[in-house]
Amino acid sequence: MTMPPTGKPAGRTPGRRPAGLHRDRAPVRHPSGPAPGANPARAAAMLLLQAVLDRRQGLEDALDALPAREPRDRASGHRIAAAVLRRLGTLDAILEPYLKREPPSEVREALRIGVAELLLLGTPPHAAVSAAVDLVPKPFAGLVNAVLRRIAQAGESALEGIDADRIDTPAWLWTAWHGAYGAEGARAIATALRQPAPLDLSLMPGSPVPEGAILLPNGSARLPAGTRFSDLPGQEGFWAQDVAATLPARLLAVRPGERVADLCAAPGGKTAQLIVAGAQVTAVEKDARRCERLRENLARLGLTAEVVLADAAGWRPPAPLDAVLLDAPCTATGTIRRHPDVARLKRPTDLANLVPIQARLLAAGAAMLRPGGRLVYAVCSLQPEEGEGHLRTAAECGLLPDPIREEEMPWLEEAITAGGNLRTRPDYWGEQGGMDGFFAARFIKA
Ligand SMILES: C[S@@+](CC[C@H](N)C(=O)[O-])C[C@H]1O[C@@H](n2cnc3c(N)ncnc32)[C@H](O)[C@@H]1O
Repeated sequence: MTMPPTGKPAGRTPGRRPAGLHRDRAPVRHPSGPAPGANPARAAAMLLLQAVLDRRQGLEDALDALPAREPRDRASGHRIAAAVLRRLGTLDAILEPYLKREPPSEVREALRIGVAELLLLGTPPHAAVSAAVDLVPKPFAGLVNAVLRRIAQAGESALEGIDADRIDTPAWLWTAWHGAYGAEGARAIATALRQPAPLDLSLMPGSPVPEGAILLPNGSARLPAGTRFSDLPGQEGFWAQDVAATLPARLLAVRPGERVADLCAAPGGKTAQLIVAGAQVTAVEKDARRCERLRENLARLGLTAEVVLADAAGWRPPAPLDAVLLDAPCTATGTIRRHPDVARLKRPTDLANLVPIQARLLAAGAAMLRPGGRLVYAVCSLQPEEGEGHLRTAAECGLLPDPIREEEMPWLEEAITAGGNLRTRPDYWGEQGGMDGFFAARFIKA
């Protein structure tokens, strides 16, 4: 099995291997998933981890594909898998001294789950160890039991000396963030990404703030991390949208009656904002399944837009538009708090493949505008190639910069760059629970 990158070099030097805990023998044949009779939540966590790390499937897709089980077990399995993905480097560094050879996938995942439960999730040691043992086939039960008991004995001291910022961040992202945000910035981002994200809601006009939520300066309602959208009553009154994700549509400042295209629109958070602001919106989305979700979301909120299933790079409106919002497909590295699988799945080749797609979409967006029309380009990425890197492309498409002014967002001045673009980071508003990393730039068509 190929292990995902752990960022080992800058982490802790592996300690001495404790005697007697490994067996130097070839792995036996065994079933590849959780053992029959395993605890259903832990079994779900293992299946999710195998889907992401072995088959490179997205965590949300893997969750959709899980065999039927109680919603509580699914949620708990998701929470455990997300914790493992967030702290994969740390968990592997703790396990490394105990493993002489690479164990089979399900044993590796059972060990990771066990250590996460012991050291990160506060599960009582006895329950964490026995649940992990139950996940593996009999021949591996002794190994898992012995390793986890040792780690349980060490307790939190097992985490000492581990540079979690570094070791839980894939090496290519660490290097890129150092280059873009400096050593301190890269560390602040990595620290913020280890925290699960709160649930932010954008409210329909006149809708009450849901119980237990705090109101953020931009008007979003924030509920604590771990809150499930599906559990909330009154869903016709709000939609889930990170506070940073609300900013690009806000920057477009559409006026009632303006004709606006929302390119790359599903699941529709920004479409909803534009409609609520009074624009006549055409939402363009190329994925049929996501397009359906967008329609469902708008219907739930009682909002209307023209929804077009098309590749936005080729689609053109019947007449030039007043404004375009382009929320381009990207590596999504700004959303790792919410989607910890992104850190394990995305690679530099994805970045290289996405940059030309973003440039094509930007040129298409520019071509849709009337002279004097506005365009906001946005990505939920922390990689400068996907953000600042496109300013030149924009100029080549006849788009003039329309710098963002601090008074437009006096409550988030730190996110407005010297050049008048928006750059949010997961460590901003850290004390209130942070935000996704976004880049946005605003232009006027010449
Ligand atoms: C970052 S998400 C958009 C989020 C959305 N704007 C919102 O606020 O809810 C990117 C979306 O772009 C869609 N997409 C990617 N390439 C596209 C293209 N060439 N044309 C249209 N949609 C595209 C993807 O299917 C995905 O739904």
